[in-house]
Amino acid sequence: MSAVEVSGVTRRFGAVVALDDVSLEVGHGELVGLLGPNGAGKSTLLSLVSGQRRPDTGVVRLNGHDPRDARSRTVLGLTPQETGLPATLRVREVVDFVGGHYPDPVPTAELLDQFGLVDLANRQTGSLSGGQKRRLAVALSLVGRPRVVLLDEPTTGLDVSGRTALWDAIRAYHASGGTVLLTSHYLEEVQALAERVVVIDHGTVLADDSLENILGKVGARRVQLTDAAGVRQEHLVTDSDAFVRDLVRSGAEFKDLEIRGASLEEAFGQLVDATNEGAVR
Ligand SMILES: Nc1ncnc2c1ncn2[C@@H]1O[C@H](COP(=O)(O)OP(=O)(O)OP(=O)(O)O)[C@@H](O)[C@H]1O
Repeated sequence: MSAVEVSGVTRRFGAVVALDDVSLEVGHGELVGLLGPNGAGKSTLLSLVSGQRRPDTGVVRLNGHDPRDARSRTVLGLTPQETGLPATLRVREVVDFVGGHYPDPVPTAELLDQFGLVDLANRQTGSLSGGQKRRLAVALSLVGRPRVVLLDEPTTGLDVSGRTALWDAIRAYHASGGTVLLTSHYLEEVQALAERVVVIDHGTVLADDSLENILGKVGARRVQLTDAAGVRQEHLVTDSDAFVRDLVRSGAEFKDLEIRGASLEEAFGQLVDATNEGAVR
């Protein structure tokens, strides 16, 4: 039994197909990065796994149970993209309050320390900066010692040190056996944390592979040439030497050959937009 199972799931909002026949399994103790551009369907997927929404078709399971059933969610921690914190409560009070809902919460002092919030313990949450609120929101997802945590863009709005501290806390949770499914726009973030990467766009899973293999794809080279018809072509390939050898062997006419390393953004964009089958190989 997997920690998260999504099988043949489709979810529409009116005419928009947010998820289109998506299947995904996350094993216990895995740390999986869900990577995709705005509107790809990442948050929708998390909302199904956390039982906030129901799929139109397909099946979603959390530790083998329907996440719509509240009992199955006692093992779940969640940081949505936006968290409303009670503005007049102090940081310590919010952690105490949320922890009070769980049988064995992480002691408040320990959690605040882990997230670099000790100096802010007596501050009303309404006075926190955006980045400080974000850190508190992620801390709250872990207070109940969940077995599975869903983090929707956990480090958006954080500065470099805040981001690093949060990554450390997520790694520590994972090292203790926790399962993490996190979304991000940032290749860098997924690279820093995840063992496995699921690339999603337009509600469809484009790639689901180890970080190593995904990085192999984004380590692509860009090859440009003008073909016999005078059309400028562009290919992203992992082995430009082999590509050129094949090209020459094929006898196809070409000119103005150019090869250069693709940036991560370019290569990832290509993976996401890949209308051109086999463009990344
Ligand atoms: N409640 C809703 N009503 C109508 N459309 C929605 C709703 N929620 C999501 N959508 C649409 O579904 C698609 C997927 O949205 P979703 O929020 O899952 O994407 P995302 O990958 O999380 O994007 P982002 O990175 O911008 O947060 C988008 O086209 C979005 O506009």
